[in-house]
Amino acid sequence: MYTDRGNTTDAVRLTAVRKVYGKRDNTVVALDGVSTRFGRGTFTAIMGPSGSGKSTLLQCAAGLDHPTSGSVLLEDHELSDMNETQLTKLRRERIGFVFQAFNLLPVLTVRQNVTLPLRLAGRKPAKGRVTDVLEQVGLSERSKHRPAELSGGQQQRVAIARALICEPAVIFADEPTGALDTRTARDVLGLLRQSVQTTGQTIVMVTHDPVAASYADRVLFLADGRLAGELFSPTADSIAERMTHLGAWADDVSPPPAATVGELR
Ligand SMILES: Nc1ncnc2c1ncn2[C@@H]1O[C@H](COP(=O)(O)OP(=O)(O)OP(=O)(O)O)[C@@H](O)[C@H]1O
Repeated sequence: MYTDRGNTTDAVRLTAVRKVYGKRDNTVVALDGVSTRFGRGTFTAIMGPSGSGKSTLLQCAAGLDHPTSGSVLLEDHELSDMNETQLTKLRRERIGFVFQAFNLLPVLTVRQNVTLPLRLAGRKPAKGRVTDVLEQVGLSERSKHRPAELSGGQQQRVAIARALICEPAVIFADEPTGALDTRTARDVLGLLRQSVQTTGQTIVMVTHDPVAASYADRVLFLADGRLAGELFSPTADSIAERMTHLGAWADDVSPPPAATVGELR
């Protein structure tokens, strides 16, 4: 297990990260020299137009993809120095993932799904830890249920519990509320926010939704693979306005009517 967490205040630090896909005259610069840091115990949302590099940033920061150049430091681990085996181990032990599709195993119970990452890492949960995490996400009564017996919001709570169980350095969330209705999404976002406030969890979340992003402490905007500004203590309205200036609203994502943005929270 990686126990040396160093004394840096950053959970993740990216320096001059560049990612180029393709070869020769058929290349796409997905990230063009991105430097930023995600402090411990902070909640950051990443926003930007379609194709601006949000998912690529998340994948590179999480060691799921290799930057073409630049550095990604997760706690004290320089990801570019690590081979696949080391990266897999690091991801299992120090990173939690929450995706739009909940990715739960249907044959396993809630409790078994939550403890799966620990078992894959050959570890046993500390006494009471699973119960605590299930309580944290409000699913104590459902531990023996299978995913198909749960609502979408409850399934995402299981995925969050599974991400929290290892007390990861960071949880990367990619559109975690994309498949949920407004009310359920708000509950799930509140839960993520609460884990930052009460346990000092670090969260980095990609989203298209200004309301979702307003639950974060900071919103990082990307455009054409570069940082295009940030907002601290954001509101849904201030985020929507910034996105409009970035020309972020592609055909598939319409801006929320300004009047309704505030009401959704
Ligand atoms: N595997 C790949 N091969 C080639 N190009 C890629 C690959 N993955 C992403 N890209 C390109 O890199 C750029 C950034 O893509 P990325 O998926 O990171 O954007 P995004 O901001 O997450 O977009 P969206 O909001 O639409 O999901 C895009 O131009 C995309 O087409």
